Amino acid sequence: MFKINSIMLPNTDFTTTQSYKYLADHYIDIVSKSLKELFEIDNQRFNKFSLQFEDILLDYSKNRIDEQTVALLMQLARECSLNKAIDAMFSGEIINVTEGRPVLHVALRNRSNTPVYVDGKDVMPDVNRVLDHMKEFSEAIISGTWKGFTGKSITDVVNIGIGGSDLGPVMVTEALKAYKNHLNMHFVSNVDGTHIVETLKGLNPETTLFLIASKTFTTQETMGNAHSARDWFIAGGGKDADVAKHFAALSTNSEGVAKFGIDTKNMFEFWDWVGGRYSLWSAIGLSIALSIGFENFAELLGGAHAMDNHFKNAELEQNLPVALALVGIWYNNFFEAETNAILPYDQYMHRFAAYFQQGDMESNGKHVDRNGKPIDYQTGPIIWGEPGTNGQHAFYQLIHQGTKLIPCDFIAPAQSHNPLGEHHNMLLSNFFAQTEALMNGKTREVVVDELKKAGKTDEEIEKIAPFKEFEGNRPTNSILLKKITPHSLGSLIAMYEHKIFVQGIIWNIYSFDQWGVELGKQLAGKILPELKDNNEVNTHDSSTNGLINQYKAWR
Ligand SMILES: O=P(O)(O)OC[C@H]1O[C@@H](O)[C@@H](O)[C@@H](O)[C@@H]1O
Repeated sequence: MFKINSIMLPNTDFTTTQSYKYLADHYIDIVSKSLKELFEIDNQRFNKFSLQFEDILLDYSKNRIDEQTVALLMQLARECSLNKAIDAMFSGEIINVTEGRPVLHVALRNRSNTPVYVDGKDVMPDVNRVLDHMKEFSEAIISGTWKGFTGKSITDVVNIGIGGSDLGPVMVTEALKAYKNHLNMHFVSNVDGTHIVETLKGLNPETTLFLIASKTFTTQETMGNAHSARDWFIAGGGKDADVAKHFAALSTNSEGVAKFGIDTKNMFEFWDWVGGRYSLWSAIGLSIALSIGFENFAELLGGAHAMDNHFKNAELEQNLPVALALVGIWYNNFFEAETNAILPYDQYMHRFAAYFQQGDMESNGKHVDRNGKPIDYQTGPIIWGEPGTNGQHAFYQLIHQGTKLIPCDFIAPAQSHNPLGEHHNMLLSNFFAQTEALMNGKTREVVVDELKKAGKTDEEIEKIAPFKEFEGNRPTNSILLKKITPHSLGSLIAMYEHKIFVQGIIWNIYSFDQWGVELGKQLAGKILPELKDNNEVNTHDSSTNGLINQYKAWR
């Protein structure tokens, strides 16, 4: 059990710090200046407010900050003992206090193999053993030496998992599709029967491999889908004894796996010190290794490890995750921005925002501090986004001219995996243009001038001009990568993971539990038996009773 007031992590109410008070005063100064003015005052902003790590450039100069803002935010991080917290995570202290666990996804990608101790035991030999097993298994499947129950090689892989056991593998296999081999990858997450039925249409049980991905091996959706997959396999000619050739489990729960009937030889283990939303680096990444080959999976781990070292060792001022986190805090807690859009200008990255919806919102969507006390400041932002340029033709209107401040992260690779005529220049011209337009806007003067040139009368101009004006002053981060490779993607994901960590430390919350997902699960468990018959239900409130009874009448 956890000890409340545990001293594993610093415990500072950041709103009581000196730097917070200075920041609150400084905010009044900054808010009176536009981004455009800030760039006019200081022509060195790009040099001052951009950082490069390997092939990743983070330009955070188009934010409503100046040198003093950054200095104060760094002071805030120091007053909240960020360095101590980083050390606590990397050294395996029990920083997930409410679940009594260390947080060691960094050990899964610790390619330097320096020992990492949990309860006095180095976890690296176990980590490497599972990686070796993943290598051997993925190579056998990819090469076709692994045969199904009728002697045929595997052609299709279906990962069954949800949340952290789905989003990471989906996002990465999509982002790295350019590295894909011949295996057809499928992902089933939703308990809605449609998902598995549609996925299995056209698949052949003789050549299909199922990966049952679940940290706990108890999640209702995943277990439901896993049983239906097994039924489909048996109905398709497989015998119980053949299950071993077509089902593998990725889990921390060996008992649950054995009970389901999966040969524990086909179990890829991980440990309770890996959070679900941080688990793509673990056995949960087996679908990634199958899709792009183990060597590329290892590259992904290597990229994350490089970012881990940067995060651990670089000065706060030079630290990419720290910069991203602090700028986010500036908007969240001083500008009262409620959301943060993640906008990848790369079609392969189309699930990146969805992935970090879980990563960020499940981690930092918390309302009590590390003492268990309700907090009176804002914590995690709402994360959302879609790839550019599609978003531009959908929701950017609100970002440009709406009433809400939406800090945006623009992400783009300089090199495309699919160079095609002018396509990449067109894509990137939009990336650059959007951040520039969001910053500078368009003044009334410019609008009037354009309308005059178009031959409009003064009366017409007066009527239409207000609608065509853009305030600007909308902040953005630009993250430019040389290319999306397994290595650079690993670094990019790790950068965002550590950003989330830093923010959680400053907000004085526990970022690695997720009690908020439990209540709905519990209630669904109670309601499910009530749906078995057609008797009228009256045990709930009138709305829930009414809905359940109508459902029973209509089904
Ligand atoms: O991997 P399993 O255990 O099936 O959990 C899947 C998901 O379940 C949710 O309720 C959350 O707890 C997530 O953090 C988790 O990723």
